[in-house]
Amino acid sequence: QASHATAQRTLAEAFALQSPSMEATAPSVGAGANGSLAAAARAQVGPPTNPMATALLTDQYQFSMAYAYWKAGKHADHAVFDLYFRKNPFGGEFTVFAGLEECIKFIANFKFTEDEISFLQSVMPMCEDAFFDYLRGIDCSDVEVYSIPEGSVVFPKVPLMRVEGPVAVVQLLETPFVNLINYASLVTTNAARHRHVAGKSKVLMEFGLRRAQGPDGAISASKYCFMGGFDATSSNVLAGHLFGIPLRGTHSHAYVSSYMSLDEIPDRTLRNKDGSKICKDFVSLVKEWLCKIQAADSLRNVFGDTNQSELAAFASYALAFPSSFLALVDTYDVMRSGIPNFCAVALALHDLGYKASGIRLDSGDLAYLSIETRKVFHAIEKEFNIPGFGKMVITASNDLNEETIDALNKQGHEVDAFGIGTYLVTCYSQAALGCVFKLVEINSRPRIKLSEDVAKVSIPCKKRCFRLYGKEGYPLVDIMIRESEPSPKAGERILCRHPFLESKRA
Ligand SMILES: Nc1ncnc2c1ncn2[C@@H]1O[C@H](COP(=O)(O)OP(=O)(O)OP(=O)(O)O)[C@@H](O)[C@H]1O
Ligand SMILES: O=P(O)(O)OC[C@H]1O[C@H](OP(=O)(O)OP(=O)(O)O)[C@H](O)[C@@H]1O
Ligand SMILES: O=C(O)c1cccnc1
Ligand SMILES: [Mg+2]
Repeated sequence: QASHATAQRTLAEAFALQSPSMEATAPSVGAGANGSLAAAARAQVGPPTNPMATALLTDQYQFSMAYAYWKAGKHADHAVFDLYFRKNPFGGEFTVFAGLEECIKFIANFKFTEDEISFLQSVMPMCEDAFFDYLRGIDCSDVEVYSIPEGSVVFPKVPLMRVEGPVAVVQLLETPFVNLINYASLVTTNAARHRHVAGKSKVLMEFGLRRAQGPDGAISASKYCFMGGFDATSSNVLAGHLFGIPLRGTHSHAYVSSYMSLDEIPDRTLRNKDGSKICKDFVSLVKEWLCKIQAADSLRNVFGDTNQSELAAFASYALAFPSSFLALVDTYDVMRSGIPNFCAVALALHDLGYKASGIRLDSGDLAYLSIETRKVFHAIEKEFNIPGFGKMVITASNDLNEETIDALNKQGHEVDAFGIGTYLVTCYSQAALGCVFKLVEINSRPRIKLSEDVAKVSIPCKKRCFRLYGKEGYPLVDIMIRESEPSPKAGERILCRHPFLESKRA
């Protein structure tokens, strides 16, 4: 029940970064080997987002081990695996756990087709036929998943998921589970870090589709950047369709440079916002406004001649989108051309009852240009008595990342919205999270993996995990205890030992 509830939570519900009670909830997809329960689970959670997430999406060595387990009659031994990571990414102090929903979908749909069985037979000709009959019969109805809720802030070494079941089956899940969690958690954390540095009040848009690692990287990036605190994707319409993520885009330089003159606008009529009148020549109205702002006292010396092909592009874009006009202003020259051209069009729209949305800057010194732009917007608000003009949205893009946003904050800037692509979706500053999936118990006996590198020693035993909160309500520490140990109780002192540093106790 719990698992179905978890898997069915919509993305929107999962988005809040929550402080989890880490006492394991028990999401199991179908208890007991029962085909109808597995079918019910499939129907309830739906298929994985990526149809390539099938039972063959695993390392070959998982099948080799599954065969050897089966040959030794060990395949049904009850195994417990922990999925965890060893170090917070990006040199940071936290990670946001993501990817659980896709894991639940994966196991709910886990089943080999005849075609897949034939392929496995062809690549593993040394295996007995009866093994393939065994594979034909398996699904994940005997697998239990205990997990921290998706979207939680998590820390190294504490299991994000505990996966239990027949060893041969759970072994096959190692690679797809780690695959589904690794990038999801990394990019969600990256998005959360960008949100943290930008601040709550800024609009954050993901611009990454063109730069992401293929279609799956892009779809995952859009889904998990939204989970990590972005407001919208501007770049990925399919993600909007699949997940209901808001879409908010602008336009590119191509639209601006495609225009050569104002003569290219055949239909210049625009109906007033309230429908009461029709302006027969919107382009002339724009030109009048351009003259007025060029002549205005408070703006004198700011504007000279502007690029007329850019003005044509803006005017025609406004005719297409009078209620949400937003212009990319850096194709030719931001302060000399893009800004006055934008203002002329926005003022003409204002005459007809429309409110323009704002501008996007995609090059140059974004702190300086945003501040200068804001000054112009305020000057126009004052000069022509147009309330709200000063508050027009300034969007910035161009190779932005945590460091550039931090630098902008330190310099002072007037950017309201950031569009972030490459650095966000490729997780440029750290390529992978390094999640692992380790056997911690088999047939109720604890197991360990030793290593010269103490950080790589696995922590044995089936565990339960808790996040302890102090009197003030802040989380103090995450602890792991054996499953058989009593739960910690509020108000009762408890000795916590660091798993690797003998001297560290609290
Ligand atoms: N005030 C600022 N402080 C710190 N970094 C900034 C500031 N303004 C812009 N940046 C960043 O500096 C870099 C500028 O890159 P680059 O010089 O390649 O772009 P550009 O020449 O302005 O634009 P383009 O090459 O796209 O026409 C970008 O990563 C941008 O985000
Ligand atoms: O800079 P990112 O964070 O990756 O965001 C995506 C970039 O994609 C677009 O640029 P475009 O494809 O036109 O390339 P360019 O601006 O680099 O020339 C957009 O104008 C952004 O600059
Ligand atoms: O909508 C935009 O402005 C956008 C979308 C993708 C990439 N760059 C910009
Ligand atoms: Mg660009």
